[in-house]
Amino acid sequence: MCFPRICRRNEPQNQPKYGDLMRRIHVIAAVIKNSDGQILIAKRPDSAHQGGLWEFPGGKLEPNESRFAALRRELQEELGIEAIQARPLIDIRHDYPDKSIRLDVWLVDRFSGTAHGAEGQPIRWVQSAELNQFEFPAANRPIVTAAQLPERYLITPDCDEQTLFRGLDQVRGKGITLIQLRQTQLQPKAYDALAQRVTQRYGDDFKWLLKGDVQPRVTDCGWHLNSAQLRRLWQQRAGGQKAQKPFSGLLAASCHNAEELSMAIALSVDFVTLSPVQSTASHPDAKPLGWEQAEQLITEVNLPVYLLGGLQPSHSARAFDIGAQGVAGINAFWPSDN
Ligand SMILES: Nc1nc2c([nH]c(=O)n2[C@H]2C[C@H](O)[C@@H](COP(=O)(O)OP(=O)(O)OP(=O)(O)O)O2)c(=O)[nH]1
Ligand SMILES: [Mg+2]
Repeated sequence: MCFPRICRRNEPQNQPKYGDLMRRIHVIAAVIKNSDGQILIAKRPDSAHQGGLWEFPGGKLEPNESRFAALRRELQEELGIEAIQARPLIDIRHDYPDKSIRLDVWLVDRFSGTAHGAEGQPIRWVQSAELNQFEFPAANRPIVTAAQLPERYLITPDCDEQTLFRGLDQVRGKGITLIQLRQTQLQPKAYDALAQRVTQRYGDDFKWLLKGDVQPRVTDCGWHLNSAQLRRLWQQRAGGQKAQKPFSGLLAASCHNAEELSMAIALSVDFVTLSPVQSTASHPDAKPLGWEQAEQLITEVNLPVYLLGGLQPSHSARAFDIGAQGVAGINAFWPSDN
């Protein structure tokens, strides 16, 4: 049996954070993936808090119970399955009018037994893209996004088209599915033309995020804002605390500090990169955040966060332990022999 790493969040259970008046309830929930990549969802009883909505199975941590023990108990009680392998996926805080919760969500990708609604609740196995068709509690928006995003985010290096295609051919089918087309050497027109060719050539192999001052003109691509664009959109937002999301597709933003993270939240972006965690050759003058500060910043945001800057795939485990979605990088994932 494989047990997960000891996680770093040894904070006292159910301890209120941020000076909460209401006691924050620590809930462990599971995004369970089967060997076909489907995810299990369950319907909450009508009489329960957030009743009638779909959820990721789980429940409240009991006093003196470890997070993994709580996860295993809940999955046994609610679904009759034994979790074998799990790791943290996303950890969020949400305040309902009547309840404050910490939703500590784990990805379970190995389990034994056949899941069934052991408490009489309906359950469904669905493709990750189908999750958007179900109604979840308000707290679940970033969890659904985290469940749909991979653990790696590749950013392409500046190179000619032939080198780019050769590198993409090499990473195709090897666990890379999310890519930002960076290519800082290109002017907007040439960049758009390249984006067209790249998306045509690679079809459904990759989900692309494009850069630029205006939203992507290429269908089905996401938009990745740099921090200057993030600030500009935030300044333009129409009054109120929460602006309308400026783009209906997958929206990401590059963040380097708490202020930029709060702008990303205000604009309802889907995920962010946080950088630089360590020193990096591509931005030699930028002061690294370090792991401790990265962890502090992640704890404050209810968003999937990719850590970026001087990292390798081998940093993934540490990234998960501090609550990150995973690792982003140019050099981390680009074939070195390309
Ligand atoms: N399990 C789970 N709970 C969620 C999700 N989203 C969300 O807002 N919640 C809220 C609803 C509840 O207020 C709380 C979880 O409580 P729960 O009712 O599952 O707790 P439990 O299994 O220990 O059940 P109980 O016997 O104490 O009623 O978290 C989710 O995706 N999964
Ligand atoms: Mg429950």
